Amino acid sequence: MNATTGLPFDDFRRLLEDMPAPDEEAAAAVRARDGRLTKPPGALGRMEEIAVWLARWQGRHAPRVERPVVAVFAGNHGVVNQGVAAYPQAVTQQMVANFQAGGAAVNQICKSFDLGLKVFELALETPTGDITEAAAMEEAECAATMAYGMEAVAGGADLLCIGEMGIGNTTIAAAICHALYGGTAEEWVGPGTGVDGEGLKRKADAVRRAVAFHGGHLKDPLEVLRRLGGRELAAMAGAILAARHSKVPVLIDGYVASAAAAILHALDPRSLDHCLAAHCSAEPAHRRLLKHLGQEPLLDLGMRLGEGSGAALAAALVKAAADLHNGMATFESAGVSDKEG
Ligand SMILES: Cc1cc2ncn([C@H]3O[C@H](COP(=O)(O)O)[C@@H](O)[C@H]3O)c2cc1C
Ligand SMILES: O=C(O)c1cccnc1
Repeated sequence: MNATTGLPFDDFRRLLEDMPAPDEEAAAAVRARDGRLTKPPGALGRMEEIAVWLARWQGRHAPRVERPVVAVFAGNHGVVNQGVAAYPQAVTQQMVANFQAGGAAVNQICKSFDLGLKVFELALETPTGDITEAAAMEEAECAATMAYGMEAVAGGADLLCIGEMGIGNTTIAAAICHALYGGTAEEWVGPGTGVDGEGLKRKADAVRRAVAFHGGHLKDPLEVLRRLGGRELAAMAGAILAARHSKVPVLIDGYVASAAAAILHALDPRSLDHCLAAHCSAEPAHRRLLKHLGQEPLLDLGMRLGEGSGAALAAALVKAAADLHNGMATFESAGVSDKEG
């Protein structure tokens, strides 16, 4: 991405205009085989629909999950100066080291289900602008960070889980949602890692002030991302769009990852058709956000961690959906009598 051309968002907008369509032939092939598998029709419920979704967006029958990848993007946020986070900013970098050492929650889930893990560290030593009084990023930087996020699928993957690490980023997610969907700041903020009482009031106040400060410049969703977002959110948006172009279905993690996805959805609702919401976070506004995105979460386990942990867990379901579809016998091959005998 060239930082000097003046219109660096243009490449991204072109990729949005040029998105691959769903492969309905592959989807129909899944439905046809599914009808012959040794089970009553529909008995595997949503697992059957997951197999259809995989084939539709991988563009192939049979759908397969052989190289699932979890991408975790880490960024730091100037807005922590407003006293909106329960933990110190240094935790972002420390958790990146923990991911690399294999000690974080997401590492264990990746180990359980044999998922690859890629960690992207985004200029942690230079937090983005404090959104209550400045834009988070310049346009060139925001566009370059989206382009960097596209690397998530560069090494090859057949399922991508999107996650993040960034102290303060539930405030950023709330500001994006407030800008995109209106309502009150209070409706979009929640405890994050554990702020309550005065801290929660400060958080809502920061979100309200940020949206007021940038008011009048928030019609374009990419401006919402640049002004109110953060590097890991820009990178997640880039990764989701790159995955679409590479025929890689995507699992979106919690509230923060969904807020990054909401930027794409606001630009073009079809841009998330290759994505499923992995889970519903315990962060209270996540359910409301998922409604705006038209997504029904796969899991609802009361988790509120981030790191891609919910997406990684849901990857196990998606793997199982592919294995069920591909591995089950048909009535003919197993010699099992169908309804008509
Ligand atoms: C030890 C630790 C590990 C984490 N892993 C993910 N997050 C999560 O919490 C942060 C967002 O919450 P807030 O907006 O309240 O700061 C993000 O870094 C997110 O990924 C963590 C947070 C902590 C403290
Ligand atoms: O749902 C999330 O993404 C989330 C919730 C709390 C803290 N960090 C992330």
